[in-house]
Parts: sequence; structure tokens; C-alpha cells
Amino acid sequence: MITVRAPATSANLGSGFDVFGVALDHPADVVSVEKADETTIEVTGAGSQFIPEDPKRNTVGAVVEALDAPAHIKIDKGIRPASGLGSSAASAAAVAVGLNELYDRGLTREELVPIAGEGEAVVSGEAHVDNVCPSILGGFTIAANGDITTVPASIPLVACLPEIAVSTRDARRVVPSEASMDDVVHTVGRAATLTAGMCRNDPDLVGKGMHDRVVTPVRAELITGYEMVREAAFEAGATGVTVSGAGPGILAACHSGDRREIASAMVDAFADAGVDSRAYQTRIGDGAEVLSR
Ligand SMILES: Nc1ncnc2c1ncn2[C@@H]1O[C@H](COP(=O)(O)OP(=O)(O)O)[C@@H](O)[C@H]1O
Ligand SMILES: N[C@@H](CCOP(=O)(O)O)C(=O)O
Repeated sequence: MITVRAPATSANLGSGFDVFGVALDHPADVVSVEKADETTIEVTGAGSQFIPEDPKRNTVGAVVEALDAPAHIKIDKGIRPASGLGSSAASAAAVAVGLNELYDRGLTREELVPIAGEGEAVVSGEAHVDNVCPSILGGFTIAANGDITTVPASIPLVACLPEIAVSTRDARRVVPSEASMDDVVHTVGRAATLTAGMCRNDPDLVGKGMHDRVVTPVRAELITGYEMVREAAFEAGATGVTVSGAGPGILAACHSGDRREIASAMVDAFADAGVDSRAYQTRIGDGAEVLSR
């Protein structure tokens, strides 16, 4: 039996829709895989009652098929589903890493990214890899046209998760199909700024680069209290604030000494909007880790 911990992730970071992602130091899913003739899945932990155990409907089922590696799979969810923190991706990432070892497939971590991405197609309709990439590799990742670049940044973050659910599938339907040249120029500028910030480990540059005017505004409308929470986070010292993945989670970049105040300001602002929430004071962290063999 092999047990793997795969971290939550935050995709897009505003200016990098379907391209940028970061691994969060916590929370995480912990998954155990054991060889079997037929695949079975058992799910416990956060939001497990909303997660199917049928391999055709769970993200890990597609990974089993792609690796031709049937197994008994136990998923202990640390990341609530439909969160914007890459919950579905973390399970797929953990199983890809675990089955690769269990069945001696000999694939590199980079080669496991598109395989874990197949799981995302099951739940969101498209095999976007911007969550599985950092969950497997760690750090800040850029996934563009099949190429992967990683930067081992360590930016402090606050991820605030309201008690509302937004499915990635639904939030992909509101993404505009076109952008003006003005918006393209703005996005390129911000994405480049963010990338430079990650390379320099500079929370101010990263925060500046998180601004986006194409996808984020339409997604923010799906999150009750978004504007109030965003403003509260900035007032408490955040250097950048955006929708985490497809939402409803909200991500703030900051300096480490400001995390506590930002976390409580975000939770209070959600409460003022009538929404319960919890905030994770975290930072960019490592990718999937094998805990035991
Ligand atoms: N192993 C899994 N972990 C979490 N969610 C899963 C898993 N397998 C299937 N799902 C389904 O995926 C959906 C959540 O995925 P998604 O909407 O992408 O949100 P998230 O941002 O949390 O990944 C839910 O409908 C959930 O039932
Ligand atoms: N690029 C995707 C990322 C979805 O992330 P999730 O954590 O909400 O699943 C998108 O924006 O649709």
C-alpha cells in the first residue's frame, strides 16, 4: 500500500486563466492505493457526502484507466469539493503519483500531469491542468500548450473559503469567449509582472500581477460578498486579491506578518454579507509527497 499527500492548489491567480497555479502548503488530501483486480473507491473527510465513489464519476477513476492500474483507493479529503482550491485535482494528483509507484510505471512527475488532468475532464468538462500541475510538482507553475515551467516561490497567502458551492463546470460557462486587444495587453502585462514577482519571491509584484479584468469580474458575481471581502483584505494589507480557481474561494497574496489580520478581515467581511467562511493562513508549498510505502 502507498499513501500520498497532495496539496490544495489555487489556479489562475487572476491574470493566468487556465495557465497559472500554485500549490498551497495546506490543506491537502491524503490518499492510499493498494493493488486490486477491480477498482473501488472509499471517500471520507471534508464534503465526502458530495463526492461519488463510482470510478466513472470520481476524478481518480480516469487516472486508474490512463495508467491501467486497478486499485482499492481510500481518499481522505482535507479539501472541501467545489471550493476553488483544487479539491478534485488533489485526489487525481495523489492517485497518479501513488499508482505510478505501485505499478512501477516509471513516469516522471511532469508526465503524470496530463494523466491527472484527465480526471479534471470528468468533473469540469475540460482537461485543464492548472490545478494538477502544482499539486504534483509544487511551487508556482505555468502550464501552457503542453509545456510546464515551475518556479519554487514561497509567497505567503490567505485562502478564504465561504460556505457556498460553485462548481467549476458552471463557472466555466460564464467565461467570455472573446477579449478586446486592450484587455489582452492588460492581461499580458499583469501576467508578466506576476511571473517576475514569483521569480523574485516578491509579494508586492505578485499581488500587482493578480489583477484581471476579463474572467475575474464575471466569476466574482457568483460569490456573495466578493467585493466586500476583497476590499477588507486590501485594507488589512493584502498585496493582491482574486477569485481562487473558479471560486468560491478567494485568494489574497501578502507579506507573512499580515496573514492573521487579513484572514480575520476576510472572514468578518463574509459574515457581514451573511456568509460563513473559514480562512487558511498558508503559503506556496511543495507538491505531492509519498508518506509511506
Ligand atoms: N476525488 C474528488 N474530490 C473532490 N471532488 C470530486 C472528486 N471526484 C469527483 N468530484 C466532484 O467534482 C466536483 C468538484 O470539483 P470542482 O467543481 O472542480 O471543484 P474544486 O475546485 O473543489 O475542484 C464535485 O461535484 C465533486 O463531487
Ligand atoms: N482554470 C480553471 C481552474 C479551476 O479551479 P478549481 O479549483 O475551481 O477547480 C478554471 O478557472 O475554470
